[in-house]
Amino acid sequence: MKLWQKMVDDVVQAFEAGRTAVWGTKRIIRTTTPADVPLSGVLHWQLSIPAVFSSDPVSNRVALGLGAAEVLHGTGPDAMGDIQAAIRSLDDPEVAITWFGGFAFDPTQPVAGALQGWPHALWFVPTLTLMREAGSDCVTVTVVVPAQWDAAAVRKTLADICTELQKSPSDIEVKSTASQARPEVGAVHDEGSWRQLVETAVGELQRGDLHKVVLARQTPVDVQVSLGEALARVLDAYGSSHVFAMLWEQRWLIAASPEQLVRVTDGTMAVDCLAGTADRSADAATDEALAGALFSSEKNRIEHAAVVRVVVDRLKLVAEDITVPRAPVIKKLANVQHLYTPIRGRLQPGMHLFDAARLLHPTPAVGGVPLAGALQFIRQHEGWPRGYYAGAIGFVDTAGSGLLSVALRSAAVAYPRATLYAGCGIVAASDPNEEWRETEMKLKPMRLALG
Ligand SMILES: C=C(O[C@H]1C=CC=C(C(=O)O)[C@@H]1O)C(=O)O
Repeated sequence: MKLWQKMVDDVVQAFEAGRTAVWGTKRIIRTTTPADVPLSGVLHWQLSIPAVFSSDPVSNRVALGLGAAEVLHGTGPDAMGDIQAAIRSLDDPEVAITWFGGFAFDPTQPVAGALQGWPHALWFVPTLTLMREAGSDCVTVTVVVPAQWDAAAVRKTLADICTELQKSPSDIEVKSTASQARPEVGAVHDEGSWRQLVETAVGELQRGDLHKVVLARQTPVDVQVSLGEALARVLDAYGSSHVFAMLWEQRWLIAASPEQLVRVTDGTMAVDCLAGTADRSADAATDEALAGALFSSEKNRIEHAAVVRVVVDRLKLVAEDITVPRAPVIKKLANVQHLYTPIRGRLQPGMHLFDAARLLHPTPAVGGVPLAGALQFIRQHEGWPRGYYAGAIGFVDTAGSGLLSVALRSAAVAYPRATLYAGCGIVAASDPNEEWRETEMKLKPMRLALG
């Protein structure tokens, strides 16, 4: 509490001393204090303010955001472009801001199901951002206020957040009965209906209109653990993935994404092509045999090559010095192993992380080839709204560096219920039984986290 009081005083002092910057039509005040703070321990499923958690395995940066100093919503087919334009119009190069958020998979479809009510794009600057990197922690407070506000109003905004953070779950009123009831999530495929769905796709793929389509399914579970425990479990088993959780309107999206849609660090760009999957084994020799079989499987190589081809073609429009390894390597995760091709390059001058994301999403790792036909097939046959599953989640800063991960190995939580998601690439040679097994493997991270 002492730390909190100091942060509030710092912000009010900065405001009174005029250390603020213009932020659109408002003013922004930011103060940063070094502090050793518990990270995921602060979070719980029933928080009543927006929140975000992000653990990035590449930069080793863990961030926790609470409250929303500024929020951007995007709706409709160019939700990504709208958010990009809004961020650009607000960002002041003098003020280093990190935005957190995500994009739904298909902005032409309503976000129904477990995250019903979320817009197609949702980005925010937390009021309180706790950042842990390279062994040092700091807390940044960001307040955005109308130009005419006085110090008392600034102090009150911060006091309100403090009150929210001090509430225990039992103090929090669940806003609507909708979030208590199991939401209308659409089709929940069992093994039989999944097999039929895959057979329908294979029929279409064999006729030759489609080359690849990624089909997914959802499954409900009851949440058995606290959010802190869920995050700790996922970080322990899937620490090499981008572990991300975001709370909006009393619903969480949580993911352990193994796939970077695009990362930009000072103009250098990294894109992952991840497609083609095999099981893991505790026995080293069997595990290597599984990896070898995956590497030489024609069906998996076709599925993978479709992603690399499309990603490289689209990247040429925004990037230069693109390097593409000649063959994929094997990426091992705790539950599965994948064919993996890391693509690297530089963003062309003037291009932004979101320009690359707009071109790349959805890659054939989550959509298909040709894209329009695959999306049409998904909308017509999958039977449930994907919402944020297979969308893009992450963060971006004022300088344009950031990460958007593909929202895979993910779940939506309307506590105490959750919906888990998993999909797989279908090509003409796919076997429906194998594809069911693959979705079961891919459900493991979130089953481990929540069950
Ligand atoms: C669509 C998913 O995985 C994609 C990423 C890696 C491997 C995939 C595959 O082998 O089918 C998928 O393309 C998912 O995990 O829900």
